[in-house]
Amino acid sequence: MTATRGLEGIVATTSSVSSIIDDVLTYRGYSIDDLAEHATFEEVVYLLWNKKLPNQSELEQFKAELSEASELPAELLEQMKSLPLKNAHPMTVLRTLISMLAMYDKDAEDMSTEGNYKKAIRLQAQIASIVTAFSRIREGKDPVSPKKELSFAGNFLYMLTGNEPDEISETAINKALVLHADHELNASTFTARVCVATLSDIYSGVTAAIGALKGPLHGGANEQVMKMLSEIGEENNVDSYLDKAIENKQKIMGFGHRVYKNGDPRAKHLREMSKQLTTITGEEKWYTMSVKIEETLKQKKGLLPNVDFYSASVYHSLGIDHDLFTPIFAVSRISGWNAHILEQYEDNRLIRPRADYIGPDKQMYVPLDQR
Ligand SMILES: CC(=O)SCCNC(=O)CCNC(=O)[C@H](O)C(C)(C)COP(=O)(O)OP(=O)(O)OC[C@H]1O[C@@H](n2cnc3c(N)ncnc32)[C@H](O)[C@@H]1OP(=O)(O)O
Ligand SMILES: O=C([O-])CC(=O)C(=O)O
Repeated sequence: MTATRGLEGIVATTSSVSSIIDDVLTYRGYSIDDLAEHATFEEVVYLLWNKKLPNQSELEQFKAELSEASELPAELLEQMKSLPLKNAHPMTVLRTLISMLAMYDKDAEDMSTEGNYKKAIRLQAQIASIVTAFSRIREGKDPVSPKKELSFAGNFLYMLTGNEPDEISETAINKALVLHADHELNASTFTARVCVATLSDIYSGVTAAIGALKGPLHGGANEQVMKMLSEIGEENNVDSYLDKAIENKQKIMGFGHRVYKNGDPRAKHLREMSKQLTTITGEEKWYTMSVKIEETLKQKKGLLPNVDFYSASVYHSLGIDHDLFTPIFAVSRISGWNAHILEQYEDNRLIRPRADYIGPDKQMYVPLDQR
């Protein structure tokens, strides 16, 4: 048995949720470029879970279901206030609270298809309520309840800030949510599928996935990108920063990808948004610095930006706290996790690969008092 490091190139399952073929990303066969330009996040979530785009009445009903499910259990909100939120990373808080939600869900152990679909809706709606309520509570503010008439993206910003967003901000968040929704068998989605393939419940699968997304080699990279941009400070410092990083063999956050070798098709949309939003805020430096980093790394290392690179300056321009960048990724990606979890349940088999043992052989047991 020979191991393939990081399972690179290993095809571990079939899936009809999303595909990456020749660097082109599609959700259920629809190109990400079309969806990013035209679709609402709600339409995309419906598509991922129902294998087809909704018609008008299906979409209205779906939005109403999401809206109805968005209220958090009052006890959970109370408990949230007593947690040591100030010292915890928001992804740690999110992982814990999503897990706790199961304790308030009477259907938590219902493994029927209908039961799991219902819980997918609750999770999708409530993850946005958790992230925004958490952000407000740690600032000493009261959580804001969503408004029925607002879109998912609009409500997210409304619940975060307490103000209805302008059209440009709402469109930007909607597009970012669409672009992050699913991505074939990435690390967090694989984690979710491994977890539920034991026939564990959907809350366990999503909780495990949040843990995997948190890492800086995966979703956690977007927060690290902003940290890097802040450290570099201005365009003139880009060359010296990158030269030093390359010399020290340091990984540059937001660059490289296991699957894309000619570039991440989501990055160009986020780059455009970064340009637009930084122009509006008057902080063009985040965009121009990012472009310089992109050009320099392409030339010096052949490295290209991934989805996490320009999303950092996009979220920063929307006034979002940097440690909420990865939780926002989770608010979107939970749609993909749920789609994959439902797909795994549809045709389940335990996921259990092998390890190529490289430890010592034929050890003799020595009693404790003789060691
Ligand atoms: C949503 C997402 O999850 S997108 C990914 C987000 N993560 C990041 O942006 C973190 C930075 N990027 C990385 O660490 C990697 O590119 C990953 C984790 C995304 C992919 O990793 P892998 O497929 O295992 O590639 P691996 O790390 O083996 O890199 C291959 C080569 O490219 C180099 N490389 C890859 N990415 C980078 C990077 N960001 N900075 C510097 N060098 C890099 C590696 O050092 C390695 O070089 P070597 O062959 O000379 O040793
Ligand atoms: O697919 C991956 O390995 C990581 C990624 O880009 C994502 O999850 O969006």
